[in-house]
Amino acid sequence: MELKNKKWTHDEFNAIRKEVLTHWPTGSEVNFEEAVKYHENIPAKRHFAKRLVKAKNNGETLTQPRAGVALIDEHINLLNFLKNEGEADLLPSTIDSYTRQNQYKEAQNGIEESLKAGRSLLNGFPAVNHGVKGVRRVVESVDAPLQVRHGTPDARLLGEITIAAGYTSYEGGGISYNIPYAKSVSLERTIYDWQYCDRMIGLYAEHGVEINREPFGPLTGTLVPPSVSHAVAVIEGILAAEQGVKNITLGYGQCGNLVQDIAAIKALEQLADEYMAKHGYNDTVLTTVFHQWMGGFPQDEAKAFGVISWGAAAAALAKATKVIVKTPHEALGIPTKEANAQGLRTTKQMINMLKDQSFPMTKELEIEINMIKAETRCILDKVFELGNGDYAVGTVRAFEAGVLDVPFAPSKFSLNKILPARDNNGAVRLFDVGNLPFTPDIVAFHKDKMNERAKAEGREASFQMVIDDIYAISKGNLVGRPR
Ligand SMILES: CCC[C@H]1O[C@@H](n2cnc3c(N)ncnc32)[C@H](O)[C@@H]1O
Repeated sequence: MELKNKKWTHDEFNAIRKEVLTHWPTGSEVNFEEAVKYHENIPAKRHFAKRLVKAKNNGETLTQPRAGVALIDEHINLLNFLKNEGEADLLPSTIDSYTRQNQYKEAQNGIEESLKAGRSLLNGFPAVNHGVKGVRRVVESVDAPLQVRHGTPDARLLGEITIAAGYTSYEGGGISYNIPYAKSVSLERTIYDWQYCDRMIGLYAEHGVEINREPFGPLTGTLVPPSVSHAVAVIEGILAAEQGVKNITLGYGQCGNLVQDIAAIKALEQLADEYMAKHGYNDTVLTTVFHQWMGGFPQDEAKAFGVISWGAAAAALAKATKVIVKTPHEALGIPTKEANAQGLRTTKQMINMLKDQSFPMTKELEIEINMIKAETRCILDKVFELGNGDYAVGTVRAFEAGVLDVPFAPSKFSLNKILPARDNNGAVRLFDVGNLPFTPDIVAFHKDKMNERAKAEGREASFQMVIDDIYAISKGNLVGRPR
């Protein structure tokens, strides 16, 4: 396997596809030509890419939950409940953890146990085991655009089955579904396997079927600096575009300081446009997704609604194309459909109250946008250099060198040298920049911001601040002030 950021030929792809479709018996239900025809009959209003473009043109911020249960009928009921009671604009199918680890036998057990128990004993929808026929029952019973949301390092068979079944959007990427989701799966492996997924979607595009792709923006969802997640997002966008993907949503996980979060979305849009154009991908439609707070949540449901509302407000003021919604059960586990719908309605109310307002371009906001862009450019340009002009190769070398580094990542391939912490206003800064290739003025900016907080709190900037910040929101605050 030679890793190269180069579009695969049909022969290269088909040689691997034959083997991928044998990973589970339901793979034999995939018939590409038949699937293309099936997609041609999916109406525009149930088409993810088209709905996103419409939202972007109308300046809408669409709402989307996470949701998935073991059995098909229950999953259909859940999704229709979230559409009808939750007013969700876009719907997911969150895939279960066994399927994410390609443990289809265990997923099958989970289905059988759920049937016996009369309730879902899996933490998501086991789409591979249900196969094209079973998943099509969901597609034909839910009148909304459907996206596959998961966390799968090897997502090739899952992609083949769900896209053939009529899903019109696929989340994930070779970095963003490895570093936060796996311990010892090599980046070469997952970047290569995700080139397969992107090439598959490029193949549908060649046949007139436009499937949306969404790299997973938040990464570990714990104090990830905007420039770190943006660098990964832009790289995964470029890797997808190289394989022929034409409709891409780049994502970002809320940090909590409003100016920084708005700046992050603005910077992401500008960086994505800049780098896609720079590398010749001029026919790729780009949208953004804002994830409501991905870190620890308060157990108290009223406080959880506060966190959800804050994420909704930031997404609306940032004018993100869509927002991924949390629920008041976040601190407890898989939400009930009622709790999930409440999170959606809370978010919808905030978006509706803010859609006629806009956040002014203040000096502070401008500084934040420029800082995020400067930092992200330092990282992206270093990755490109390390790869001698190849972002796939460059990414592997960048993680080895700590040029790309994701805080609190389970993967042994992330150096975990950087240390993020909040500044005195709650914006996420770097207490330790690790080996990130920042210019001296950027390093100084972060140092000054951390010292400003240290002075205000009367304590040295330290690792203790990092720990205090990790627990702050679940304890009812944003900045982890000393007790
Ligand atoms: C990045 C994913 C983490 C988030 O994904 C939510 N999540 C996971 N699985 C399900 C599910 N089956 N139904 C509703 N939400 C789900 C968690 O709560 C967490 O917020």
